[in-house]
Amino acid sequence: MAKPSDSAARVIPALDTGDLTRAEAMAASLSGHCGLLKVGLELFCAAGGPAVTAIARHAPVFLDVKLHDIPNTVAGALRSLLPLRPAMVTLHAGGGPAMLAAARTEAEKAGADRPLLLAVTVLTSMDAAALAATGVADAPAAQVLRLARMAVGAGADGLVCSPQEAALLRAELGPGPALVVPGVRPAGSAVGDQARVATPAEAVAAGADWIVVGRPITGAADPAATAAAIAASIPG
Ligand SMILES: O=C(O)c1cc(=O)[nH]c(=O)n1[C@@H]1O[C@H](COP(=O)(O)O)[C@@H](O)[C@H]1O
Repeated sequence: MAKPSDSAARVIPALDTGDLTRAEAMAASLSGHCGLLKVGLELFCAAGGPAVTAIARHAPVFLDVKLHDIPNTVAGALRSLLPLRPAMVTLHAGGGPAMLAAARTEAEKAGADRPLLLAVTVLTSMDAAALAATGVADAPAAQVLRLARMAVGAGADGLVCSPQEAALLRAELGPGPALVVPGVRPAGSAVGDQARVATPAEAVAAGADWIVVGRPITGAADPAATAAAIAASIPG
């Protein structure tokens, strides 16, 4: 899928609810103010493939299932997901190069309109202490860069990272890889469980192609107006 050409197209609202009726209503109101809509684990676990089909009637779907398993199983999962025609699918970079390469081989069977494969690096909810608890003593940025280089080399089309690493990845990897950035908070919004955050304008200035915003939009009194305000806050 082509990179976004205007600010509204950069915005990906995360439809994090287990209620497909509510998700569809939000999708209908948000479709004019976003580039894609994200179906994540909460909605996909509750409603499965029909949720992707329903949301895709409103905007292209970013299917965020964060696949992470042995190569054969991840290839099989993608084979099962491709008929849903998502525009983007996530995998955990930590699954390693063989897993990512198997996913790429499988995705290419869908031809030219295959989904972009996005490798999740270090979750935006993790700070240095949380990363250290997993056995990685490096700072988050160093681990993000290590995983990103490996993932792009193994066939990922892009990366999911926090806004705090976007500039580093752009500088190190160039303009090619898609950078999809959650952990985005408009000024004054509650941070919640996110650890590495920045505003929409800061994320895009740092090199994000797309920004993922969940609760600040879905929890707002007027989600469509909030999404429009987020787009308007992004220069250019
Ligand atoms: O893959 C993702 O989209 C993702 C990766 C990550 O590192 N952090 C992260 O927050 N996300 C997703 O982005 C969304 C962020 O939601 P809010 O924190 O409500 O804006 C959620 O749907 C998360 O599942």
